Amino acid sequence: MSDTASDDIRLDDLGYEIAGRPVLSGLTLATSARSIGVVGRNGSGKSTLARLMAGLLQPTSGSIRIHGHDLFRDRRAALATVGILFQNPEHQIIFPRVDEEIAFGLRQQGQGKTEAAEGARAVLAGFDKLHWQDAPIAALSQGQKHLVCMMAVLAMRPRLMILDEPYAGLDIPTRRQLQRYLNRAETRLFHISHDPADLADCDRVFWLDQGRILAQGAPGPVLADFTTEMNRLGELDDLADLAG
Ligand SMILES: Nc1ncnc2c1ncn2[C@@H]1O[C@H](COP(=O)(O)OP(=O)(O)OP(=O)(O)O)[C@@H](O)[C@H]1O
Repeated sequence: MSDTASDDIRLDDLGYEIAGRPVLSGLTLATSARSIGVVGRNGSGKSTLARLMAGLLQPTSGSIRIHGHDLFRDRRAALATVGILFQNPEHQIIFPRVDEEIAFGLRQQGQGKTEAAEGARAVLAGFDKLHWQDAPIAALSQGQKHLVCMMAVLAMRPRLMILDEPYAGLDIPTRRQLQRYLNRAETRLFHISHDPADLADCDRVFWLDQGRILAQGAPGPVLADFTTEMNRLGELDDLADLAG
């Protein structure tokens, strides 16, 4: 499918304030890249941006259009357009059993009980995990819980998958397996991380710093500059200051 204006992710002078304090300011970008990375240090506004992109927060200024939709105002379009994976699967999982968790999103999209149950089984089979269907989620490892969340989101066939540091705390083989599953999925990726290694394969990378885009471009040069700057900051003591 060729890119058109409605395929884009468009942020136009996006701003977000909490209690009068700007968390994101003047973010403008338009891209049709398949995999987009956002790198930034702790507190730079990455998770806030992820929630705005998913339509979970309303911008306090400017606008966001994902595939032509304002997802905060149009929740139906949001359910059809974006999925989000959080750092902690416990914040995402609602049901005790794997198949119930995966079927839930399909029910949200309007599918009947039987159809959603069949959809959940199809996704599990596609991941070669049909034997997980009755498994209690509490008995799964952290990496396995991440995979349940990923399957639940991919079952809904989102056009854009937002990844908010989903690999933090996972070992290298688990990260690589999850990454492989995602690369296989037919969905655009918007991957947020403080770790440049997670974003090296992205088509385009944005560096977020104190709520603003500091640099953007191909991952090689942007991530190299980011790493140099993070190492320089590591030599200083900027943890000493308290905000406010
Ligand atoms: N609910 C809130 N109330 C007050 N301040 C908040 C709230 N949510 C976020 N912030 C502030 O907004 C800024 C950006 O936070 P955000 O979580 O988006 O950053 P981040 O880049 O995802 O950080 P991290 O990498 O540490 O998760 C931080 O200074 C944070 O303290």
